[in-house]
Amino acid sequence: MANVSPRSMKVKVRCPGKVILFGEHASVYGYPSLVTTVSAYTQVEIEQLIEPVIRYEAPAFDFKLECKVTLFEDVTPITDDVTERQACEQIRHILSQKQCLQSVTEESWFLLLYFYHKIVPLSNRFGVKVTATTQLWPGAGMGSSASYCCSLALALLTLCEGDSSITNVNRISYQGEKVFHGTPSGVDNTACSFGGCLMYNKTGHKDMSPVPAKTTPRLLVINSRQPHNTVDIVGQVREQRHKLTSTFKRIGEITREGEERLRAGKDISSLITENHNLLNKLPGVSNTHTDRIVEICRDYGVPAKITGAGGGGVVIGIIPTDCANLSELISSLKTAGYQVLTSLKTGVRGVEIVRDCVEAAVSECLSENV
Ligand SMILES: Nc1ncnc2c1ncn2[C@@H]1O[C@H](COP(=O)(O)OP(=O)(O)OP(=O)(O)O)[C@@H](O)[C@H]1O
Ligand SMILES: C[C@@](O)(CCO)CC(=O)[O-]
Repeated sequence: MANVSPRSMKVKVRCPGKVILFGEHASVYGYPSLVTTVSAYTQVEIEQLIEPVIRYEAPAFDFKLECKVTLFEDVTPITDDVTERQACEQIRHILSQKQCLQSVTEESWFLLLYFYHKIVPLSNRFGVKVTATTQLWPGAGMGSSASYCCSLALALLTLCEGDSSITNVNRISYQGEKVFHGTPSGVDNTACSFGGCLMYNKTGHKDMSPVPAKTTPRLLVINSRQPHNTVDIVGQVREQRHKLTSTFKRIGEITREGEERLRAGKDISSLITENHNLLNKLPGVSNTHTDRIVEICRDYGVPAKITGAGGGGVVIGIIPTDCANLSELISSLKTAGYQVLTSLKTGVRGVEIVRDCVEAAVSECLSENV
């Protein structure tokens, strides 16, 4: 990955979202999950400013915020886990005093300030203008927060010549995901960082391995339009985790079987259905909307499951190769009030620089579109 001098001014990064094919929730307790990136992107553009301010625009969330870089003058420099926690508390305190941290979307503002403080060297606190846009439905299970964390981390690291390796971007993004999700397994940031289709196991010896699927399933992605709160749902499941051991275990087995089938180019339909039925046993994960979507899909012979935390959010359907009445299915889903995406590519590359403004670095940074 090419680096760019701090005088260079502008970096644009994009990062795909993800859908979990198998294994959500069980992944929090050390079981594997099988995840793929999808071709809907978050884009973050960071421009260096002469003015010593951090200016933030997120049109998707309809807000603009600004503060002076001197805001951080008394914040502890981050050198380890302890100072990381201290610095986060101090930034939160400063923002709460200034009444800047009022709503859930302003967590994005906190995250920007936290990453700025973590990544930009104390000796070179330049001003920045950050613009974040997204094609992903936020709070829907498509990894919008992870994709935002990865984009921001890569853009800031690139602008100030930090370690912009994907491993480091992933590590930093995981810290960011903790801001949004409390105790995430790390599957979302790992998928968004490395891209492709992969098996993830947070306690595994090797926590991530690419799955070169022989035939990647064709996905229908349906938004129930019921935004969920990942932290709440993971919390509800956690409260009852002791009663759910056998469910998690079976989800883990299905995930491994799903991996084998994908590698061999075999059909995963029955496993998708079984995984959904198991997710239905977890508290708060299904609701009338997700149930209805799965039912409509099944009426048309399309196996479907909740993906991500559930409690609303998105459902994925696996479109069979011989699906004759796909357009009727899409109409039924839309008539029932849901949004549908049919042409997302899966297994696309992870976070990457789209374009930057430094001539010398352009040839190294430009990436072909997926
Ligand atoms: N492009 C963006 N610009 C600013 N903030 C963003 C952007 N994308 C995501 N976010 C932040 O991420 C939050 C969404 O995170 P949330 O965990 O609710 O959803 P998700 O990541 O889509 O869900 P899941 O983890 O189940 O996939 C938003 O509230 C916002 O703070
Ligand atoms: C619900 C969950 O399993 C997936 C969120 O995309 C939580 C996690 O693994 O961190």
